[in-house]
Amino acid sequence: MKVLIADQFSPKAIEELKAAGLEVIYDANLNGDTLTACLAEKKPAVLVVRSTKVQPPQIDAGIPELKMVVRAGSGYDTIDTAYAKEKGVAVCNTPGINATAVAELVFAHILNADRRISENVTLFRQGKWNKAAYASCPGLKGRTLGLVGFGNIGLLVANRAHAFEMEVMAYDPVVKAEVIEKTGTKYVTDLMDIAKNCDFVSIHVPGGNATKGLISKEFIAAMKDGATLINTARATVVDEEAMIEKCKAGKLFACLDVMSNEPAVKKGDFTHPLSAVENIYCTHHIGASTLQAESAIGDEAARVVMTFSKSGEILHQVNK
Ligand SMILES: NC(=O)c1ccc[n+]([C@@H]2O[C@H](COP(=O)([O-])OP(=O)(O)OC[C@H]3O[C@@H](n4cnc5c(N)ncnc54)[C@H](O)[C@@H]3O)[C@@H](O)[C@H]2O)c1
Ligand SMILES: O=C(O)[C@H](O)COP(=O)(O)O
Repeated sequence: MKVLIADQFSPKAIEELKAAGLEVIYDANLNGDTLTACLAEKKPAVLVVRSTKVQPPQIDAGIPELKMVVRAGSGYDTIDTAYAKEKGVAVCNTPGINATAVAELVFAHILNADRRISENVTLFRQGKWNKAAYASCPGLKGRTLGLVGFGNIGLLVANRAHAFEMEVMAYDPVVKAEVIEKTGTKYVTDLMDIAKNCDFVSIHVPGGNATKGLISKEFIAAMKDGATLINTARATVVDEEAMIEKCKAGKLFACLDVMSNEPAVKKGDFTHPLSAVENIYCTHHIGASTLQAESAIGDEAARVVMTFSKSGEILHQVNK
């Protein structure tokens, strides 16, 4: 069976796939038209991707040989799952496997926002010393973190926040109140309670139409002055314009691992409007990018592919 891997992927997992007798084609730089051309030429049975988009042109180029797309990660809003289903292509992900890496990044952002570490470092590099300017950072103990979404990542962020002795509240209409409360987290049924009461708000819902604009203009307006919004989920969840305006007014800090018009290049120069806004701190969509997560994701994605190749069983299908 032929497997095309079109994104950066664990070398160990590639070896596992080869050892299982699969023909592996690995090109981490495929994207858009180059991915379409490669699918048309190689005709793999399985395509493995990370955030690389898989849309009708790619699916059409792969069928009828293409039977499965494995999203080596959690969010699959970059894949046209409905179209894939229509064409008989299963889409699978690796749920929960990169959650620890994302929860750790959330805390890197929270600590950075509270203690202004990146500004400190930049000034120091410029030969500027300003201890006084950073004397009044509030600290985390006793402050309130609101979680929008309490799935795999939300839970791990809550656990870490409790270790920092923060108050935590969560909004997730699917997860039962007792599951949330058992972790020492306050369960709220009104999303606006998160906006009004939290010093930090961290978003952990999937992307896609169902959550588009969930963190609305009204939500952002209701947030406390000086609060911090952390988005490691998807840009579509947040009203970006309202967020930028409040940041520009000096009333909000935004820590973003995801943004609209994420640079299309896999590596290289880019221009992005958010890079000019002072109170916005962006990372390069690195939530899942630890060696630990990449290795675990590789193992799980390889398990999905090998199970399919051995028995035809489809694990973690998201477009049944
Ligand atoms: N930055 C990164 O590198 C990175 C890495 C992993 C995941 N992610 C993103 O984070 C998202 C969440 O990941 P996860 O592993 O925790 O997913 P998950 O499926 O385990 O949890 C998502 C939770 O969101 C809840 N939810 C859905 N709609 C909601 C709504 N309208 N309001 C409140 N809660 C809602 C669900 O009930 C579920 O509990 C992914 O879908 C992905 O988009 C980003
Ligand atoms: O949903 C996910 O798993 C993340 O957004 C990670 O994306 P990546 O695999 O491109 O790093």
